[in-house]
Amino acid sequence: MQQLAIFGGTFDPIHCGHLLVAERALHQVSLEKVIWVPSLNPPHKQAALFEHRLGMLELAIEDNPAFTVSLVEANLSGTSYAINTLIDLSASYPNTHWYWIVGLDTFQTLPRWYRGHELAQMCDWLIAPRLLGGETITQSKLICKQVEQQLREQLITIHWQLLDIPLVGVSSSLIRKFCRDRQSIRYLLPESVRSYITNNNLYSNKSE
Ligand SMILES: Nc1ncnc2c1ncn2[C@@H]1O[C@H](COP(=O)(O)OP(=O)(O)OP(=O)(O)O)[C@@H](O)[C@H]1O
Ligand SMILES: O=C(O)c1ccc[n+]([C@@H]2O[C@H](COP(=O)([O-])O)[C@@H](O)[C@H]2O)c1
Repeated sequence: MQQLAIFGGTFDPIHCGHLLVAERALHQVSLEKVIWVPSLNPPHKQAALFEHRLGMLELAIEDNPAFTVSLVEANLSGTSYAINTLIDLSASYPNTHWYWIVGLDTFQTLPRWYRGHELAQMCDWLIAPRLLGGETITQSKLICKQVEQQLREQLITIHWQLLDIPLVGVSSSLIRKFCRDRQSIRYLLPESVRSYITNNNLYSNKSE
């Protein structure tokens, strides 16, 4: 049975934090592939045009043969719910053990996702610790255990592991802010993505 991971996100824009997380996941659990799934209509965010987010994602991963992009959420109408994504991808990739890659901040919200209790048991969770509120790795583990316990109280058992990565404080919102403030975003994301942002004049509008 092959092992695949889904990495869903808004990717507005993709940055080095995302790439590092996916690369570590690939090696930590011997995945055949990481399937990047850009959300068309994220349930909880406003985002730049899908075509731009997709264009940047494709540029960022083009040199890694183990990374691929799926347009599954672009082909589903309405809000992009993770459970529909997994069901759809399972039909295209039978005989697969599924993992879902997620940052700690997003994982904390899993019990409230649409049909989250069902989804929680349909795949294993690879959680990227994330420097948001100054968490250490030990605190990240505790937060994951709290989510696990919350679900267990509703008779849901989940399988998860923390990804062994250095904490990276880069976020898409930080990059958008730097663009608005006309600050350099070099080294926060691949150079090809930086050029794409400049050439398409993305994120520079103060009202964005
Ligand atoms: N630096 C990071 N370290 C660990 N996980 C991350 C990091 N950046 C993003 N993620 C995770 O990647 C997934 C997709 O993230 P997303 O595309 O929303 O980027 P973001 O940087 O969180 O965006 P924004 O700042 O706009 O909220 C989420 O599960 C998020 O938690
Ligand atoms: O399905 C849901 O209800 C749901 C709610 C919040 C987040 N998600 C998923 O979490 C992933 C990261 O989302 P985001 O918007 O933080 O980039 C992405 O794949 C979303 O589909 C999914």
